[in-house]
Amino acid sequence: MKDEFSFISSITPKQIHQPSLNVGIGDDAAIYSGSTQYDEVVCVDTMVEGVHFTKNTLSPYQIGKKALAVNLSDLAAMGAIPHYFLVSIAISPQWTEEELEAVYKGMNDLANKYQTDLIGGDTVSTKEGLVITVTVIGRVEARRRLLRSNAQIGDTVFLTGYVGGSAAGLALLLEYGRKADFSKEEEKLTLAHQEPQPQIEAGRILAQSNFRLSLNDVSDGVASEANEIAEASQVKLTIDPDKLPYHPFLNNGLVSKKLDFALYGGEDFQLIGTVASEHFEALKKKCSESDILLTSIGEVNEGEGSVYLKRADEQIKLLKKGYNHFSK
Ligand SMILES: Nc1ncnc2c1ncn2[C@@H]1O[C@H](COP(=O)(O)OP(=O)(O)OP(=O)(O)O)[C@@H](O)[C@H]1O
Ligand SMILES: Cc1ncc(C[n+]2csc(CCOP(=O)(O)O)c2C)c(N)n1
Ligand SMILES: [Mg+2]
Ligand SMILES: [Mg+2]
Ligand SMILES: [Mg+2]
Repeated sequence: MKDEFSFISSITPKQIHQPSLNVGIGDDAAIYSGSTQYDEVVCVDTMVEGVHFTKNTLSPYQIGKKALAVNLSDLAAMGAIPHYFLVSIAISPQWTEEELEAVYKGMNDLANKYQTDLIGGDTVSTKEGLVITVTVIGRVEARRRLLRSNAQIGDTVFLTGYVGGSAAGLALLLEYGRKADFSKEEEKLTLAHQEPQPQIEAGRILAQSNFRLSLNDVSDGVASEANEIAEASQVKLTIDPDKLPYHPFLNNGLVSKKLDFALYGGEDFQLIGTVASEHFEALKKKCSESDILLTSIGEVNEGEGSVYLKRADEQIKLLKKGYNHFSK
């Protein structure tokens, strides 16, 4: 890295998508205009080398793409439309300018897909590793909130897309490395881990449905995210393991682990939520019109913030045990 200022000018976008932006990169802070018809939505997530990725699990391009994707996923879980993002990056000497260019290319490709503009950030040095923190800003129709605390007794619990693929892909990447000669099926799993698709479109369909919905994105695993909804809503969620939409390529040696991958693996970045049972089919139909799979995986019952897995003759309490940074 030559110097911080030429780095900043090299990553400054040449084109801006959002007309509400008044001041982008180049001053002390960015300025954009809000709107009275919308609520502003903002969140931040960090990815750390050695914790969220290694040079062996993600390419530089995928690191950038995923750092933005995981944040867009949180906006999706609020039903929001993304508009802007800011990037704080701590760079160590092990990272070349070429690799950092690829990191920003990954972010930009995803940002362009959603017409989302890079409007600021920070660049610092660190002794070891790469740390990327992305802040995203979006908006959702005023008072249209898809909160974790919105679940009610009688609701159906649902998931978008497939789960378990990312954890299976990570297991393959940790064992063989990203340059290994994977089969086509294994590649689908490694890609589920490396390039998760934020469910922005699904979030928008849910937000525009006008149904009362609770919603959360699957970063730490279905068990953990279901527990967050149960706790926030003070209800009991019962999940049927036979209904979980497993990633279609969880075959062969991975079959025995698929429940563990789905419940505790995390990083699928699908949406888990609840809606009144009588509205589930309408919601599923709306999603399928946009090729989005919505699967009923359980129900909401009376209880105090817990999740149970339904077995033939018993119910097993599902602990909030997905990925946890401070307990191994
Ligand atoms: N260090 C912190 N300071 C202030 N608020 C925080 C901090 N860490 C998390 N939060 C807040 O706690 C809540 C839960 O954060 P959390 O990071 O668990 O959610 P998430 O982004 O959906 O999950 P994940 O980080 O696994 O993707 C959010 O409102 C978040 O803004
Ligand atoms: C090299 C490597 N080892 C382990 C993992 C697994 N992992 C790390 S963070 C996380 C949960 C989401 O993080 P957060 O809660 O910070 O959003 C998971 C499942 C990985 N991705 N890469
Ligand atoms: Mg977070
Ligand atoms: Mg989240
Ligand atoms: Mg998150």
